[in-house]
Amino acid sequence: MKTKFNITVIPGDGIGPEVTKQAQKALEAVGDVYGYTFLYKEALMGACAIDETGNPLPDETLELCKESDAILFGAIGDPKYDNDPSAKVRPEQGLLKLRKELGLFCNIRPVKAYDTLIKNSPLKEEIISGTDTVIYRELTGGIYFGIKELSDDGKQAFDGCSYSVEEIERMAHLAFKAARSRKKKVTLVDKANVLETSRLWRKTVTELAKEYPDVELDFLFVDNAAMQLILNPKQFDVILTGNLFGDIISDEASVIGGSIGLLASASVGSENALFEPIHGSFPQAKGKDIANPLASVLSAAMLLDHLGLQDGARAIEAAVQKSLELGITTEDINSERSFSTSKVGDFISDYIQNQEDSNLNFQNIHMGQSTII
Ligand SMILES: NC(=O)c1ccc[n+]([C@@H]2O[C@H](COP(=O)([O-])OP(=O)(O)OC[C@H]3O[C@@H](n4cnc5c(N)ncnc54)[C@H](O)[C@@H]3O)[C@@H](O)[C@H]2O)c1
Ligand SMILES: CC(C)[C@H](C(=O)O)[C@@H](O)C(=O)O
Ligand SMILES: [Mg+2]
Repeated sequence: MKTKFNITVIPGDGIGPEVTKQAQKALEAVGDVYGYTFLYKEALMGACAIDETGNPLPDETLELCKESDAILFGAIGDPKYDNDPSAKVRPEQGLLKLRKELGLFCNIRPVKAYDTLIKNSPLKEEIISGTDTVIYRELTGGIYFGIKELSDDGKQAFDGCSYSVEEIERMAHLAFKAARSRKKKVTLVDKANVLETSRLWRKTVTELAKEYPDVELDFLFVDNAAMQLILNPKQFDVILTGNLFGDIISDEASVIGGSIGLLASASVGSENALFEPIHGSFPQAKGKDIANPLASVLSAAMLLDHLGLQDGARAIEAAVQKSLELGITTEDINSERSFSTSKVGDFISDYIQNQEDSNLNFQNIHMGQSTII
């Protein structure tokens, strides 16, 4: 069995480096306990890559990613580009190009309500308790990758949206297969009452569903789906949707989980795979050691699952569960009693390495009597 893995790490911008470091600490702890070796190579992407090379996705980064067993990515983005709509080179272009070049067409975003966090949620306990859904977001097509134009006088802009049957089918197969090992339901979220591309999604997915007679298929228009996610999230098992709708409803769905700082993701295709939190570079928190690292840590768990290292993945998830139970969390989870990004990362790695002892030590912390971490 393979025990050595090459991981390309792309910390990126803003809080990216801070949260990715905690995910690497978790991977190191898993390596120690279960006998795996992770060989990391760090690569530039985003605003930091533009600053250093003029290119948001340098060729070396792309090559490293292609050669590695998996990619761990933090976040990209910087206000200097967000606030300059006419910037010709943008950090986000790096991420979009990487997804496209590596063929990472399917982005998987699990959403669940953690029992220990439900009391903090702005949503009612009876509504979110027990929610366990996963968003299958198409990632390399749609309006993100259509023809873009700005008229010469700058007074008109155009973004084209296109989807092919092939792009829809490969996504739908993954969503139906996932549903088979879950609650056997796929909800296609689209805007088929208006958009031609959405009508192609409905037609194609309806046809393909015949191959999965054990899986229920239903449809929701995206505006209704946005509302249903808040009113009755338990109705969802696998949500299948296009690129833009998936982007929007997954940030919305993170409210159910308690914080966007908890939502991990995997982007997969035929060859490579990339693991990243769904959140962005949260520039306001850069360098402050306050960002929630758990989305990145849980992305590392998804990376381990992808590599077939299920023991390590479960160990990370158990450590995250414990940190939530003991309240060893950042300020987005509990502003009255919070721990720093790095302290949460220390707890996770310590718990993985030495569960019983950590349990005892951190019991004290829970009681507010110790400064062990
Ligand atoms: N995958 C990515 O790299 C990615 C994703 C989304 C946005 N972005 C980029 O990030 C930059 C900022 O975008 P934005 O402000 O719209 O989105 P964002 O996700 O960075 O932050 C939105 C809000 O979510 C919360 N948040 C995000 N991450 C958190 C964390 N780890 N812990 C605690 N709270 C967290 C904060 O309240 C923050 O104000 C932009 O440049 C954008 O393009 C990148
Ligand atoms: C940064 C941006 C291009 C990206 C997207 O829209 O896909 C982000 O919002 C995400 O969710 O990963
Ligand atoms: Mg997004």
